[in-house]
Amino acid sequence: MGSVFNDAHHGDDDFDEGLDDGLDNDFADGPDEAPETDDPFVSAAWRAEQVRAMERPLLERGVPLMRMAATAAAHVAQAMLERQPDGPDVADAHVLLLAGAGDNGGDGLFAAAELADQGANVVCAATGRTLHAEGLRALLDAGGRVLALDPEADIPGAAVPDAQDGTDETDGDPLERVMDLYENADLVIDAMTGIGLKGALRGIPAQLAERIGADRIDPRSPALPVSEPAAQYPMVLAVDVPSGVGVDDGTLPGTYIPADVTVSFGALKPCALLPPAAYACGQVVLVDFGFDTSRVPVAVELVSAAETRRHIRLPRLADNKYARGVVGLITGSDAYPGAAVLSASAAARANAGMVRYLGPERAERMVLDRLPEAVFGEGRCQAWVVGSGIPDGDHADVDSPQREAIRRLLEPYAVGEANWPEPESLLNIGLDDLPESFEDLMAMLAPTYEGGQESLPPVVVDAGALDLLPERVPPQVVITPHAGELARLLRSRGQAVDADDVERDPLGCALEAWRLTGATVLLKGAITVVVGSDGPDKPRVVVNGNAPAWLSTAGSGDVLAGSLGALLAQAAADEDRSLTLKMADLAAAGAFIHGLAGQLASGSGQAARPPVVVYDEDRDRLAEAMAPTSEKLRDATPFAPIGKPILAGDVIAQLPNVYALFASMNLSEWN
Ligand SMILES: NC(=O)C1=CN([C@@H]2O[C@H](COP(=O)(O)OP(=O)(O)OC[C@H]3O[C@@H](n4cnc5c(N)ncnc54)[C@H](O)[C@@H]3O)[C@@H](O)[C@H]2O)[C@@H](O)CC1
Ligand SMILES: Nc1ncnc2c1ncn2[C@@H]1O[C@H](COP(=O)(O)OP(=O)(O)O)[C@@H](O)[C@H]1O
Ligand SMILES: [K+]
Repeated sequence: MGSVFNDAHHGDDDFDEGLDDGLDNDFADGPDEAPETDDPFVSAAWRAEQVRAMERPLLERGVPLMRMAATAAAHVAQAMLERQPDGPDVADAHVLLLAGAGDNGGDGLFAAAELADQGANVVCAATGRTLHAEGLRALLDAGGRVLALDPEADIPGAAVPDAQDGTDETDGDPLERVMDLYENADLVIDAMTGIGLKGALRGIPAQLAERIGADRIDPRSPALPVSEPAAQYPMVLAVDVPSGVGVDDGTLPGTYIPADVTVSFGALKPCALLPPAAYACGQVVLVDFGFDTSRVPVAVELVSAAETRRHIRLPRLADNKYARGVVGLITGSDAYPGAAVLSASAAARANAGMVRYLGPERAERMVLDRLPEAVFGEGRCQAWVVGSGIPDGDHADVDSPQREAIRRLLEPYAVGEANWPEPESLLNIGLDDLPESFEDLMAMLAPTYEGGQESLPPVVVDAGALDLLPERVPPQVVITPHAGELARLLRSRGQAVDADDVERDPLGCALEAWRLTGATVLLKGAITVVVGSDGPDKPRVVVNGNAPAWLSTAGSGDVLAGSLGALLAQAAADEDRSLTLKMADLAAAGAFIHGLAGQLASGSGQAARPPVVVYDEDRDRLAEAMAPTSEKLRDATPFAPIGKPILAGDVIAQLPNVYALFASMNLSEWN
């Protein structure tokens, strides 16, 4: 099975095959119609305290979770060694275990004991004053050695740094000894801290992470598909979570050890899905303990193919172009007319019935040249896209008619403001040099507003329109900032944040923007974070991670805005559906479609959050599931696994293929 995108659902084989077909541009044969499981297990994450609550009933029933976790970790370690073309057999492998005093260390000790039982040379560096007693005994019995790093440690059977008994491990500075072991190891098992981490790493774990972690991070290294054989030893296997990452919020509060593979127990934690911590997790292998997740609200969700498909509207027998959804765009400007072409073309190719464009004459002409189907006149729109390619208030000399039109368009969305405009007032924009099309715009807005605020169509507020957002808006307003734009928006609401702060804590900042504005927030990045409303004062957090790094190219954001507008128009075209509580999922589905188009365009198997692998007790199946992307895609595309550079227009060209893939899946389920 070769998945080219981040569909995390196990049991989606048919769909994956459909996508492989997509790389060959062969949509002739739809996949077999098999019922699709829509199991949230691999696409949902729960916070540490929620995981503990789900573990409790199993532990009370005496289920040996730690032993199950350790066996899984040992199997994953073996698979990592085996996939190295010239790697050592387990029996010849040098394994360095970094073990903390908690149960995370316990998992690591039992796992390392299983490897030592098979002959591996295992040294455990104990970072705390104690070790899990039974785990320690198991490792010592299996022939592993233990080096205590803390001078105050009380660990029976361990070499202690100040003992001066002449054993190799105790000569010199213990941290240097660990670094020597590190440099000669084939595999490091990081079991210093798991879900019990409090704040940033301190003490010996912090020092170790600083030495080892710093050595392993190179932001200049290319974005490769997952699990290609490691260029250099040692590989790192993180137990449950990489030590040092913010388990619940996805931040990197201090030093940490990035992993090649993270073996995660029972359920994903938010750090596996949220940037920037998710980048430190590498390939994630999830071990199913059979938790009852049904009564525990999901903290963070990864948008899936199955979820995205739910928001797509297939043409119906009695459709006309209006019924399929009309997208209105106020995008592009004299300064950036190309953004008009990109956003309008993306909307037109993403399953909308029609596109209405409003902008300066030059941009209008360019849109018409490239998109003769676009219309410029009066009429109703089921969704709007505003701001892409329009200079913001700091960069526009005078408020342009376009900005004025956007301001007027957004005015009725202002929550709790007394100045709910009379429809007629919308017609009086008060600018002498207003192009004809803007008068048309005002005329076409008027009928939309008759049903009150709830009936307002969804609107994507992008780029230069972000500073025109009313103070508070309803959830059908989606804002699509990148980190710099979100920082600016938050600053305008009195928060002292810059772009770096947003990149350090994307979830926290997106939540703050959601709280302050009420808008559905889509924060763009390699992993895109969406926060929307899940009921009064209740956020819903959904992320997308299928985008290949090739997608960061000029105009890519304009394509996202346009195609998201088309998705919203499709959803809004079904008038019986209220979109308020669906906006986070819709926005994330828009990001998924954009990312998948980027994958098809670039032919890349790389993704910011690669698919989660479900642990399989069967060793062969586990090895197959963990196999390098290049192997999985070998026959799918000549470009795999890395892909090729793309332009925004290439992404647009793939949007119809993305829709074709969704449309061809499990046809019986469309009824
Ligand atoms: N509870 C369970 O039933 C299961 C737990 N499992 C494992 O147990 C782990 C949780 O175990 P624990 O609750 O013992 O917690 P951890 O082992 O994750 O963390 C506690 C240890 O980390 C140290 N620590 C905490 N904050 C630190 C900081 N800021 N700087 C340096 N050291 C710090 C503590 O001193 C302690 O030694 C999970 O992540 C998982 O690996 C698994 O065995 C599966 C079953
Ligand atoms: N490293 C990356 N990997 C994958 N996708 C990315 C990466 N960086 C940015 N993106 C995506 O590319 C798009 C860039 O949008 P934006 O910043 O608005 O660019 P532009 O203004 O040039 O259109 C967003 O959809 C974002 O999620
Ligand atoms: K760990």
